[in-house]
Amino acid sequence: MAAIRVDGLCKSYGSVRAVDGMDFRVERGELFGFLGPNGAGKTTTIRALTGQIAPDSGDVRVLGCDPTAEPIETRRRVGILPEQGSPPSFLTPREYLEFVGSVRDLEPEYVAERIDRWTDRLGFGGKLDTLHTDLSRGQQQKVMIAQAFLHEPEAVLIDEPLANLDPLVQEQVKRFLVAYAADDNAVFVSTHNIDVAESICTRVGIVADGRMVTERSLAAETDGANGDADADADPLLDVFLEEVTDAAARDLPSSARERIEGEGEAGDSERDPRLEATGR
Ligand SMILES: Nc1ncnc2c1ncn2[C@@H]1O[C@H](COP(=O)(O)OP(=O)(O)OP(=O)(O)O)[C@@H](O)[C@H]1O
Repeated sequence: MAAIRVDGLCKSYGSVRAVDGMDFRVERGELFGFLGPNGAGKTTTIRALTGQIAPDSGDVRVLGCDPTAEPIETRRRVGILPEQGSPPSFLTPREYLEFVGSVRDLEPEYVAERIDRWTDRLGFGGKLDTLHTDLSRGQQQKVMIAQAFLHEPEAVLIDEPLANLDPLVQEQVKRFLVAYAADDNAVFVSTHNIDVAESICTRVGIVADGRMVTERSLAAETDGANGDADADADPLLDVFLEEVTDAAARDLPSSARERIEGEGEAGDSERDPRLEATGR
């Protein structure tokens, strides 16, 4: 059974179809990258996976739980790092992590040991008893990472894991995520950062217009004898641009589509117009 399963998920906000027939699965042992441009439906999908919204239709399961019917059980078992989530301003990291431990029915000794381990790993020991309101964004992000992994969940849902972290800590977190997934856990990472996805994910799914437009295994590309990437494989950025542009083109009026195609054929654009979609 897949650790994370999304079948035909649809969700609209009024007349906006945010997610429109999303399908994918994440198995244990996978570090799955969920990539897509702004407004593609990533956050809405994560909200459905964490029980924050009820799907209009479709079926969603995390570790066998239905997040809509069993939101508390889902949040107890799964690790969740929400987009721009921050710990309560009126608590210290120690108080917050102890609170999270008690909500998850963890033994106090176990929680104390886990707090020490995360303090070491992310280097916020000196700040354990400082109110969150007096911590930097990066230090708060470290606390949020610690709470997501406190109970060693078998499935973790993470939105932009490296936001606000300095390069050294980013590297440590990347290595941790790779090792965590390899330890037979399912790690789902939503990110805009194609380079990060390419460097750590075993598989990526590219989302546009509320649906999965392509999935690609990355682990296979480094299976060569000397570990080099497969020379025949398109770089992930190219795949992303192709899929996102195709999805966007489907929504354009036919007059605009003809104009863009005409420009492409005339070859009068020095810059690849698809790059506009990524801001690169
Ligand atoms: N609460 C809401 N009310 C109305 N429309 C919403 C709401 N939340 C999201 N939307 C719309 O749903 C669509 C998908 O949004 P969503 O936040 O899921 O995308 P996303 O892929 O996470 O985007 P980003 O990368 O910018 O965070 C967008 O068109 C967005 O404007």
